[in-house]
Amino acid sequence: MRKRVIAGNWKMNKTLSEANDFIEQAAEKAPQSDKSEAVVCAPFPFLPSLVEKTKGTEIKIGAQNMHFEDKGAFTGEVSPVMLKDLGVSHVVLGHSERREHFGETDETVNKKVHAAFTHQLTPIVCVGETLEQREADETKNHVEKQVNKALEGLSDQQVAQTIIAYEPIWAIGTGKTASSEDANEVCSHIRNVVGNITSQEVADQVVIQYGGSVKPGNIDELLSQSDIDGALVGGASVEAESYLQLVEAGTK
Ligand SMILES: O=C(CO)COP(=O)(O)O
Repeated sequence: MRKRVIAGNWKMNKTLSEANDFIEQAAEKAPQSDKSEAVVCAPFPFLPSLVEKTKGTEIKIGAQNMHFEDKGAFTGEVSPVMLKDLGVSHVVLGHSERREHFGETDETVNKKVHAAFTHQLTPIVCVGETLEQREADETKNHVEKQVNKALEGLSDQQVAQTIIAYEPIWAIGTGKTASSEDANEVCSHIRNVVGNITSQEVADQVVIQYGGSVKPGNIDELLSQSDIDGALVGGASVEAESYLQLVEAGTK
């Protein structure tokens, strides 16, 4: 039985005091569950405080990116060693916004996934198609290529521990959600792709999230699908009340 993972991605939002207020509320109220895990992926400056405030609670803290090298002359970058040392558990890799605005490629995503495992961080690898690709019926091919490249060279055990987030780019921040059936069809394809590079047993263990305009009003429907094991949520994860509703949905 796969555990669900409900992860908030705050993107570039909040001040430190807002982040602290959120986490105090969320950590106090987050339900204990064997079925689901709750993660908050926050901007780098907030991570030490958020990790400290969530110790012994149900919430885990993730970063939104990292470099693949341990250290060195990479001005402005943050390494996996630094994240691990802070007590961060998850890291979002290859988000479409990083691919679009910051030159992230399938190759750098693959290097970062390897680096995450070297430092015992759980990668949340984002894949997804543009509207043009969807309209040209290229969704499955595109996502398949992204998944194959991201997972290249990993052991079966590492693949089994990777979280894959299917985020159609046209559904991010637009209020347009993929229908739960369409989202499930792609998530199921991703599971088959993982099965082809590893085994059915490994594919059955991989957590596959959907992301793109997920809200308290549509998460139940999405989670009811066979191959959707959680959500990666932007806008609706920024306020504690809404985030807690999403986390609660994961436990049902
Ligand atoms: O990009 C996303 C999460 O990583 C999705 O963002 P929204 O939930 O705001 O559409």
